[in-house]
Amino acid sequence: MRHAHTVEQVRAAEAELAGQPLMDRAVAGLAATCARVLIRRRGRVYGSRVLVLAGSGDNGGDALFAGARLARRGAAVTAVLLTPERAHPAALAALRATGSQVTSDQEVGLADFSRADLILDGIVGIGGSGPLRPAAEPYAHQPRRGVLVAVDLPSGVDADTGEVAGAALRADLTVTFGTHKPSLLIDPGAGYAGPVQLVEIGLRPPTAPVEALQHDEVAALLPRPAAESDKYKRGVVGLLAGSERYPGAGLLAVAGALHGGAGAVRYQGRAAEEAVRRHPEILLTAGRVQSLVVGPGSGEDTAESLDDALASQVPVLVDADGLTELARRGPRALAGRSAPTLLTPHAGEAARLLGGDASAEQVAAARLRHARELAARYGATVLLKGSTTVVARPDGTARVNSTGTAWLATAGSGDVLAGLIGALLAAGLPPFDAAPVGAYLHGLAGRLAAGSGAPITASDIAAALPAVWRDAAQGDRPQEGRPQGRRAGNVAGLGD
Ligand SMILES: NC(=O)C1=CN([C@@H]2O[C@H](COP(=O)(O)OP(=O)(O)OC[C@H]3O[C@@H](n4cnc5c(N)ncnc54)[C@H](O)[C@@H]3O)[C@@H](O)[C@H]2O)[C@@H](O)CC1
Ligand SMILES: [K+]
Repeated sequence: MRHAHTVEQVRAAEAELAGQPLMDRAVAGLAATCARVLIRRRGRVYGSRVLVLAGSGDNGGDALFAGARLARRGAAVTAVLLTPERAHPAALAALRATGSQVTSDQEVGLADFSRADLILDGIVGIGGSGPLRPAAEPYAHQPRRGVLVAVDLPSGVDADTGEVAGAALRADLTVTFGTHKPSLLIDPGAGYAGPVQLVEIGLRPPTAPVEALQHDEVAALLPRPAAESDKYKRGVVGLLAGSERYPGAGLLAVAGALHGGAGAVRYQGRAAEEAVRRHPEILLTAGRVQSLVVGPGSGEDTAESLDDALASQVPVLVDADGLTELARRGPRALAGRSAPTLLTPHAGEAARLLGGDASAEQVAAARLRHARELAARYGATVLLKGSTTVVARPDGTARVNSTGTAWLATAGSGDVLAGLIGALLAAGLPPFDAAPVGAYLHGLAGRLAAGSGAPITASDIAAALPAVWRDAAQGDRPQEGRPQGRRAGNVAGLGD
């Protein structure tokens, strides 16, 4: 599990360890990583050109101290001070003691930015607020050929949310201290971080408000049939999906559910004839179900299907047309539910559910905030789809998934996901497990289907599910180059 803590939690955990050399530990890890990067790229640290961008706080201090360590190994280090009168005094003295160049001339800094082998972004860390200050902003747009290592997090990214208010520095690698920050796991911020390396400094933060399941946790959660299993023990999922206008959505939801480990799929949409022709194993009769999926391609049947689903005593997943209808009815429509409800909107549907309080673009730019807001308003678990999938509970706890690939953005992809998660719900997983496990498998299936990069169809995603399920069920740690998260292996050799 990757745990991500808020700035407030990090500060409190740091306060508990007052007097311990936290900064030394952070700097040692940071400098060791930078040295490894230089050795990989240039064969040695000695003679490498290193640029330190140092802001006014401890983040700048970390970068300056790390620069001093690299200078002592023979690197040619230049430090550019963004706020010269407030640079970390001890760290600046340590760097000066190595004879390294220190300047506050941003023209020099920008020129060095383009030339350096390695750049340390120590402009601002967890003490940041708002967009980058004017002195720092040009670095976000400056071309470079070297590796940019973000210290703790990329400057310009909001630590707690991953929101990017203006420009931000795009890192090849982030070295973060003590714990992950939510912004390192959630886009758009995560997209600026590159692979993330965690340096342990002894912090003991409380329960994480944001976490990301990894291979082992997914393996532990995957339902497995036992010797005495029958279809009801494994779980029967009911699909209220597919209409005369949109029969394909129903078929894709069936495909997702069948590959999601359901004991049986009970199909109750208008594409029954075609569905049973393609998937002879499905049931068309009415009968007992342990979860319901309502909405994919429901078309003209949506209102009635949603009524039926919400009146049931089983977990219900509402997707697509079901969400549009739910947005029309508002949160009160879920008030009488005794069993869990899971909503799976994309940004546009989320905007609709929020009743016009945010646009789709605003939802996508502030994914965690809006997923939490929706979960709280509707009293339901919410899976917000997109470049990072965020699953939020009404109490604000969240799980994020980044196994996905942009190739997943294809028609019908969400229908497969709905069926898949519906099957996991039928197997008895609570929504807060079923949703991230489904997103994890779906993302990996998209990657597997796309291979080294090719357009895929939703049917390809469904077809790839058994292979990724097999792989995930083994629960081994992903090898280097195998996707554990979208970020892993982005830059060859930088992620370890
Ligand atoms: N809290 C901890 O447990 C530890 C923190 N460490 C380091 O300390 C950092 C936090 O240090 P600080 O609290 O001094 O805060 P920062 O160094 O993150 O930033 C504070 C300064 O940045 C400026 N600033 C704020 N927003 C800005 C923006 N948008 N653009 C440009 N400048 C901006 C402010 O003037 C402020 O003085 C961490 O990110 C980490 O690098 C580590 O040394 C290890 C331990
Ligand atoms: K930084």
